[in-house]
Amino acid sequence: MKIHFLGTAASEGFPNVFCSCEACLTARKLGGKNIRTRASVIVDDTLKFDYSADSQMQALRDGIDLGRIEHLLVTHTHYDHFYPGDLTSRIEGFAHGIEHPLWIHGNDLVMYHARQALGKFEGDRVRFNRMKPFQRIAAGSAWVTPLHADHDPMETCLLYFVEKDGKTLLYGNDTGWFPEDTWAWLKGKKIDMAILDCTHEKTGIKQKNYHMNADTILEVHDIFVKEQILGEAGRIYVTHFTHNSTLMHEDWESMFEPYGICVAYDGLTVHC
Ligand SMILES: O=c1ccn([C@@H]2O[C@H](COP(=O)(O)O)[C@@H](O)[C@H]2O)c(=O)[nH]1
Repeated sequence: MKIHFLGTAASEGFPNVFCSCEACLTARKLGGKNIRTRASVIVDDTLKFDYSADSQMQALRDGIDLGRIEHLLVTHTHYDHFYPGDLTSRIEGFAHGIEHPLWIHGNDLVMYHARQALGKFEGDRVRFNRMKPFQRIAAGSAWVTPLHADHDPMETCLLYFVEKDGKTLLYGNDTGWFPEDTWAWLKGKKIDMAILDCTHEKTGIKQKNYHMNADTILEVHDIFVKEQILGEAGRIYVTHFTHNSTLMHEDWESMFEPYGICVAYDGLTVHC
């Protein structure tokens, strides 16, 4: 699988364009990998996780044809993960040369908002599928299983386990420490690549809720290795960083390099 990171920040982006904290000032000065937009990933040019208002500029920045996306897997409806009105640009009359519908997959709240914005266009350009936790579906040549996240208690936030071309990918944000049923489901599974929520720096709390932090990541890594969920060639990529962590890209790299954990940045493409 080709994994393309479109965005790697928490909701306010990094730097936050409204903020003059030390981290935001430093990130503006350093630029490069310290400029992070809202979290999203594309797999093999055709399957995308989440769709924020940043998606358009991310596609222009990285030379991506979003018309090729066949399946959109939405984790939850927070504005930095789902902005369905922007998908109007894909509808008949707005976009030309589109030959397949975009399937929007997500929880019931995702379906509600997607249909509010795009319901009248359902058909050749857009279709909807409500995901039920732990029920696997086919998405093109991939198999996708939604898992429970621990994020917003008012919504069934989902993580996604993707099996494609003999490889497996866990898309693990937004979430804190995985809920018990997700841990139980993962037991015995093999992950080639896990993309995990590393919103916060080290705080001393390992089983952090709502969002993971650096301690949580190290704990998950430990369990993945001990339980052989992560194979020898398997890799964790951390993403979804907040400026409130105060850490720059190189700081994250120094922290995680001894564990073989990789730090994602906007525009990074890797294969698993
Ligand atoms: O009280 C606060 C204030 C700010 N945050 C920040 O929110 C984001 C994480 O949440 P998202 O799910 O990405 O919206 C992060 O940048 C925090 O620093 C907070 O969590 N609590």
